[in-house]
Parts: sequence; C-alpha cells; structure tokens
Amino acid sequence: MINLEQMDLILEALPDPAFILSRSGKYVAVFGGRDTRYYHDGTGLIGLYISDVIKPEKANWFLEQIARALESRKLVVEEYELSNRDVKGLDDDGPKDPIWFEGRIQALSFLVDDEEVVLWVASNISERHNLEGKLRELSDTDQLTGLFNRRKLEHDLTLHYESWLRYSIPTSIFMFDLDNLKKINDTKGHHAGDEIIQAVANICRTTIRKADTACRFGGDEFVVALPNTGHEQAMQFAQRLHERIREELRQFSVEGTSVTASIGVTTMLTTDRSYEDTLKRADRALYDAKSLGKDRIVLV
Ligand SMILES: Nc1nc2c(ncn2[C@@H]2O[C@H](COP(=O)(O)OP(=O)(O)OP(=O)(O)O)[C@@H](O)[C@H]2O)c(=O)[nH]1
Repeated sequence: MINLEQMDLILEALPDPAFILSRSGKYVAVFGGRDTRYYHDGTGLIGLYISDVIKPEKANWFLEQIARALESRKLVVEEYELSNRDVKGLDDDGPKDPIWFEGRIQALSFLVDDEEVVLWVASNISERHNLEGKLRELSDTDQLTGLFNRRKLEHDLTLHYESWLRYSIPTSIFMFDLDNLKKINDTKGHHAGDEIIQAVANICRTTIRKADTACRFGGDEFVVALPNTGHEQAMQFAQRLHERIREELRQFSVEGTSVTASIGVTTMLTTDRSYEDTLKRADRALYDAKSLGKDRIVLV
C-alpha cells in the first residue's frame, strides 16, 4: 500500500501542475508541475484568489469555467493563453513567452472551508498551438507569391456574404488575369514568368487595405475581395491597381509586348444567392475585358 508520505511525493512528481480551486476562485493547493522549462512555480499563489492575481476579464473567464465544471459535474476542457505578466504572484523562473494551456477541470466531491472545489490540471500546449498556427497559415497561403489561396478567399467571402445579407454591408470583388504572360514564358523562360507573378503579388500587397483579401486564384489569375466597399470605390481601386501593374511590368517587355492586366469588377447584389454568384459575375466581366482587347477594366 502507498502511505501518505509516498502519496505526497507522487503528487509532487506529477508532470503538469494540478490546482485545487474553490468556486470563488481561491487557490487552495497546487501539486506537481515543477518542470521550469514549461511551468512557473505556482506555490506562491496558494491562499490568493484568481481575481487578486489575474486581470478582471480573464479572471471572470476562469470563474465561469469553475462554475461550469461544478454545475455539470463533467470534465471541462478549455484552451487558454497566459503569460507570467498576466499572473502576479509567480516567480520569474520558468518560460518567458506566453504559454498556451489546455485546462482540464473536474469537480471534486468534497468541500474545503465550506466551499465547493475543482481540480484544474493545466498542460502546456504552446508547441502544438504554434504548430497549428503555422499549419493554418500554410494551408491559407499560395506558395509562389505568399498571397492567400482560393481556400482562404472562399472562407472570407462566406463571412462577407453573411454581412451583406444581415447588415447590407457590400463587398466588391475584382478578378484579374495577366495579359501576354505566355509570350514572356516562351521567350524568357518560366522563371521570368514567375518573377512577374511575384511582382504582381507585391503590387497587390502594397495597394490593398488590411481587411482586403488578395488571392492568387490559380495560374496568372488573381482575385481581390474588398469588404465594406461599394461599386465606385472598387472601381477607383481597380484603376489604381491597373495603372501600377502597367507601369511596373513595363520593364519585363519582350519585343514590344508587355504584361498588363484585364480586370473584371463587381459588387454583391441583393439577387446574389451566394458569394459564388458574385464571383461568377466578376469572372464574366473579366472575360469581357479580354474579349474587348485586354488591358482594361470592365465593371458590371
Ligand atoms: N511562369 C509561370 N507561368 C505560369 C504560372 N501559372 C500559369 N502560367 C502561365 O500563364 C499562362 C496563362 O495562359 P493564358 O492566360 O492563356 O496566357 P496569356 O499569354 O496570359 O494569355 P491572355 O490571358 O489571353 O493574354 C500560361 O502560359 C501558363 O503557363 C506560373 O506559376 N508561373
């Protein structure tokens, strides 16, 4: 049998810190979690309340999770971020950067000082969290240009379409395709074509606002979504981009042929059943711009 002294040693050896917290947020006890690579020593918190050491908004969130665990009597699992600056009462040893935790919170079946208590085990999941962030970024990004890809555009357009339906906040879209890129590829090689596509991406990046989504739609085709932007403003923006592309790609001309852009511009309409209808209209406008002789903007 394991005696009480051994039980203490076992609790101390727990890799992740395990807090006993009361319903009102008092740190009743802390066990384990002495690995300073991952955790700060939490023993300085014992006797204090969450609201003594954590800013009010976050402290309230902690109290809500404790209440959830106590009321449901089920395991509550939540991810959250904390830094040692967020929590007063911790020593300076331990990780410097903010930590992402997974908290597993379970109601206990006894009272401490007449108060209900929970067991809150906090595991450091920063590595996994950062990796997930990087993967998300990669899965949203076009490799050649660093612009967003079609997946991310479709995600953003879904949200913008909701705003259009609910609050009548319009989103404009323009779709453009480079003119004559094939000639550059055929004469100067694929690498020169890649350089042009990258130059266009840079122009997009330096022309758009933070809330806009510039995406490489495929090949030499690009789409920019402009939330909270009506027809007129979108047209002005397309003109600016068109002009910059014309100016900056002049240097890549071959035998008098330069790469320009044909642009189709449109704005969400009440008759659009989804963002795909808007996108299709932009595509048709782009097709018209090509048919009318390229290097131009068509607004529909
Ligand atoms: N270098 C390079 N070329 C690409 C890439 N993606 C597509 N292209 C080329 O872009 C061209 C697209 O075809 P088109 O749109 O018919 O060619 P275009 O000369 O621009 O024709 P217009 O649009 O009618 O002016 C093809 O030559 C593709 O090989 C890429 O990632 N790198």
